[in-house]
Amino acid sequence: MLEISDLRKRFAGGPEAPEGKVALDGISFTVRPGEMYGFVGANGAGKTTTMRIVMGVLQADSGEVRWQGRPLGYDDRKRFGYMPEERGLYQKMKVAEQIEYFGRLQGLGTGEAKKAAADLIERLGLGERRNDAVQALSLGNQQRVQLAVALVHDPAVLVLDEPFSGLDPIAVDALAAVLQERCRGGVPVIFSSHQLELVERLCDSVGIVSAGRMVATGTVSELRAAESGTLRVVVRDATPGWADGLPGTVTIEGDRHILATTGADDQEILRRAMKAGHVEYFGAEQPSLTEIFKEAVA
Ligand SMILES: Nc1ncnc2c1ncn2[C@@H]1O[C@H](COP(=O)(O)OP(=O)(O)OP(=O)(O)O)[C@@H](O)[C@H]1O
Repeated sequence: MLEISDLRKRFAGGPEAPEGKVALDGISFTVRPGEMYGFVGANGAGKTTTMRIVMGVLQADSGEVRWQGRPLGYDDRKRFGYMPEERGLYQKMKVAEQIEYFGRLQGLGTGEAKKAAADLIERLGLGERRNDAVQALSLGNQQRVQLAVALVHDPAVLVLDEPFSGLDPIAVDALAAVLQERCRGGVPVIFSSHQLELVERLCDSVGIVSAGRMVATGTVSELRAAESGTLRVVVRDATPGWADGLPGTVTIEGDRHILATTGADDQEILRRAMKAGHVEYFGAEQPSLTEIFKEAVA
């Protein structure tokens, strides 16, 4: 289990902000073996800073990262797979050669590195590019190589900074399948993303960070349960003004009135809707992760 406890980090000030910048103001969360954890937040919220501290690239002012119950050390981190925000590949090295090279750097034997690289090249759809230099690849394909490099040594934990950004839908599915497979094998996976539908689809748990603080964390259903859903009512041929005084908004599409409301007396609304016209739809809709996110960071 990876435990991140009360991380705090202030960056020293420069000429533009002499007072410095509090990037992390007490970030805590836990990622269990086999859990896919989506780390979301607005630009500048503190996701990259947190992941850098987990990987030992940056030091926290205070707080702790523990792995398997012990403070995380250098040897543990060597077994982690990391995709940093600043991508780093040898531009002139060929794709297969590069992935194998990083595999060997991470301690794989030559045969193992070749096998792992060949597998990832196949899985991530890089087969036709295997002998191309990285600099000749599109950005999305470079991203696939970067991911292969993070995955090649069969890491014990995966920490990925926006791994899905810039990938086409086919590559998104291919990467998602690889990560799900690693997760099923017991690996905790943390990834940051602004693609909330993807996070909702893939992740067991989500952490929403805002201005250096964790404002919500839990499974998507736990986060949903904390929010009241939206009641949606569609009434055909409704008497104009039937929803006057009710909370929420009414939109009119042709001969249909659509009321969307939260926290209202649903039975009262149903009675009024039935009196007003023909009720075509009446139902509570669960908030999406995007709605939960907007509410949490508001
Ligand atoms: N080296 C640094 N020096 C000064 N301030 C920094 C440094 N690195 C990050 N920050 C500041 O810390 C805050 C958190 O940045 P961070 O990169 O962690 O955010 P993020 O959530 O990853 O954002 P994004 O979604 O845009 O990648 C920001 O206000 C950023 O400007």
